[in-house]
Amino acid sequence: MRRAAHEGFNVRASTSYQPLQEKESALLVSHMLQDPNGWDDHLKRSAASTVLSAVYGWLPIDSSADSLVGRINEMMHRVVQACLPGAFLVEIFPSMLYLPDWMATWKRKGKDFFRKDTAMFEELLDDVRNKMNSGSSTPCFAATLLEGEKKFMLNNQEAAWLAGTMFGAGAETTAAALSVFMLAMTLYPDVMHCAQAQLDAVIGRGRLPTFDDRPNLPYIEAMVKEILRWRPVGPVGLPRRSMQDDWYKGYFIPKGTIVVYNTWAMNRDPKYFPDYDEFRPERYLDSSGQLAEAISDTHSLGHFTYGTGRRYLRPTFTYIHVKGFARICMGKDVANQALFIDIATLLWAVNIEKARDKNGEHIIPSRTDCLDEGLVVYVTLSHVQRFC
Ligand code: HEM
Repeated sequence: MRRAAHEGFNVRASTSYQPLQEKESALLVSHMLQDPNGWDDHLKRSAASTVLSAVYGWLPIDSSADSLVGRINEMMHRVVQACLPGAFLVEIFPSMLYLPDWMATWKRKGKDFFRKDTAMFEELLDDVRNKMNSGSSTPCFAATLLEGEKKFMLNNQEAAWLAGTMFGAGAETTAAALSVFMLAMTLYPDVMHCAQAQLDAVIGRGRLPTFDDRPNLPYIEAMVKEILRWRPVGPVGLPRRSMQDDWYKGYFIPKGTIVVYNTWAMNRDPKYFPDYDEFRPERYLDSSGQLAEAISDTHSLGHFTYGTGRRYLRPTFTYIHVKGFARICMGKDVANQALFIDIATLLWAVNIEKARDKNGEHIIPSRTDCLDEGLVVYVTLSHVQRFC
């Protein structure tokens, strides 16, 4: 599965999604201008639509309330709730695994969800297969999976789940990161003006930003990193199980312990980020304004919001010999691309300001205006934003 996912979403393959990401960013700006107060819905629609196109080759969808998006989001919501440490007693009392179904509601529910979700994902994959057979399919991750059925050694159900999981993992997280961008722009207008000055100098007013501009827009690249570092959309990592007995700073960690890495704290380590609470993209730039060498030990990303990486050697983390797939997001290159082009296009087109109250005074958004949706944290500011 990892190999298949890597093939569809590695750094080189990710560039094939750039044309659709450019189109989606223009559509996002157009929706924002038509209906500024609905900014939150536009971000969700745009992220869902981009990932659906990348995974299933769909045309842009109209609304974040599209019934399929709703169904997949509902499924992901269940998954993230289940991932929260301590969500089920069986984590604490593993012997409960052996209870028969009729005594364990969680087992019955799990099986029922699995049946329904499998039917939904298989239907989506069949749709791509039918299009391929009739010669009307567009390049997408599901098509790559079907073309490489033998190479990847996945059965139909596994391929269907892999594609469906890609959507679930990518849509909500990207939309949430964009909501953090909105919060940052209202709190740090100077950063917005700096980014806009670079956009004006590099692009001017005659055309929209494209991916070709990426090497010339280091400030926007730095903003993407800072958005992910400053308010990680997943403040805690996915739970893992230690595979051997270990010691860490005098604490014994027995084999089989569930370990959760603290993304929030790691992104705010004062050793690397002395003014960690400030939103300051400049921390990722060198004195000539170019992207600086990676901040020490953050596996070149500059934060841990995509996970910790396989070869992570920072002292605070060496004890984690974990069982699981990756320790890094498989879609990080597609996500970084989406954030880059959406932020560049939005800031090229609009100013983002605090709304004003009845007396014309700015309403100051709280730094903690957030909504916890399981493992993913959204910023919720719908009443305090406006564009001009
Ligand atoms: C801002 C956006 C995103 C964030 C913050 C994010 C974050 C993460 C994190 C923290 C993990 C868990 C890493 C670990 O500890 O194992 C993960 C895994 C994953 N992500 Fe993302 N993600 C984002 C976007 C995406 C996108 C756009 C896709 C695909 C289109 C995607 C696909 C995946 C997949 C498939 C995994 C599971 C990897 C594995 O276990 O092998 N993500 N992501």
